[in-house]
Amino acid sequence: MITPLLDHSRIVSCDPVPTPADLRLNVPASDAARSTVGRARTAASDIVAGRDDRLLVVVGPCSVHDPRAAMDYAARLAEQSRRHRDRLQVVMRVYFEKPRTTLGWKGLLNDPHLDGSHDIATGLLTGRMLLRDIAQLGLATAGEFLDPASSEYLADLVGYGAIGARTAASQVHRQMVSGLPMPVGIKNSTDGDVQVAVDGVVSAASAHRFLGTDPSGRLASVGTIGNPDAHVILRGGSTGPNYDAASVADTVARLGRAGLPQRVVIDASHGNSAKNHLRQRDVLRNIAARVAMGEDGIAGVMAESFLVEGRQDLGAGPLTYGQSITDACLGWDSTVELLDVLSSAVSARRAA
Ligand SMILES: O=C[C@H](O)[C@H](O)COP(=O)(O)O
Ligand SMILES: C=C(OP(=O)(O)O)C(=O)O
Repeated sequence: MITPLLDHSRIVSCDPVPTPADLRLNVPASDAARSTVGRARTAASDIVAGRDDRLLVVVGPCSVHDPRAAMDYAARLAEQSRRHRDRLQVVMRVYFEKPRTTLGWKGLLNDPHLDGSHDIATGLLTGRMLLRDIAQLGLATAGEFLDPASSEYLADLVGYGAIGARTAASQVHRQMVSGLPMPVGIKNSTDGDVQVAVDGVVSAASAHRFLGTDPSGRLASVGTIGNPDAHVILRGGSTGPNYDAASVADTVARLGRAGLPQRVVIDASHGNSAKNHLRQRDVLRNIAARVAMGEDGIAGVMAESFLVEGRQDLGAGPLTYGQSITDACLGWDSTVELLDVLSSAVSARRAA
């Protein structure tokens, strides 16, 4: 008689990948990369806490699918970052993991060859090398932490982290943030609920103990001390945008009632631009004007930008170099212009 398998009947493959420790040994963080990451973390922490009056600017592609184009963008952004360093702390979005509403390409870690071959081992290697190479340019990177299993491979090279709108309520993600070594923004949910992000910050700021992995990839009982630099990112939602002064004031009041620092980062994209990438320009100009007028509570902004404006569909023919295959992005020229606007806003606030 054949006994049916009761546990693995729906798993068709289970291929080994290198452990986090193996990958870190293979692609070590250089001194230059480590120093970029460390300085950016301190700066982001100081800005979010109000100890540094610069604006945190997290900008870059919605997702990275072509490491060469990402390096090209990084070289240009590193130059802009140096130009504005007295007024802005610029961090590049280097997003490798995409949380999909239903289905779609899940990012470079999951499918680096963009063809459904899901070569995760190569995705991890490519991702780690890219984070190291960008940090070596003196530019820090930001990433969304989506799969807790991947954080051990990359977190040492990341300057700023985000928890996305689709996982802000997840205890697993809040626990992970409580042990991450960088400032992490937690987004409001896709339906616009901000309280879920405030609750996420409360949870992430606390110590936890949970089932996780150690650097060798073994399951372990992990204990954390809490992340004091966790904060809210306002990204708008299906009910409308929330980048306006009233929404910021409401969020800041919620943070105050929870005993948390009363500062937020505002994402100009997603629900705040109704997924129209060009609206990010209006959102960022509006925020810059308010920063210039001295509005409290805005620690930083996030925007989606790449070399070429707009987006393209994967699988629809040869890809345009430097254009997003997930959400539409601002192009490079608009990005430079908006960095100038944000930088001038900080100068104006100081002068006032
Ligand atoms: O930022 C990227 C997307 O908004 C997010 O991954 C969801 O994408 P989807 O709705 O196209 O799946
Ligand atoms: C997925 C993202 O955003 P959100 O979680 O706000 O949809 C993102 O910033 O890439």
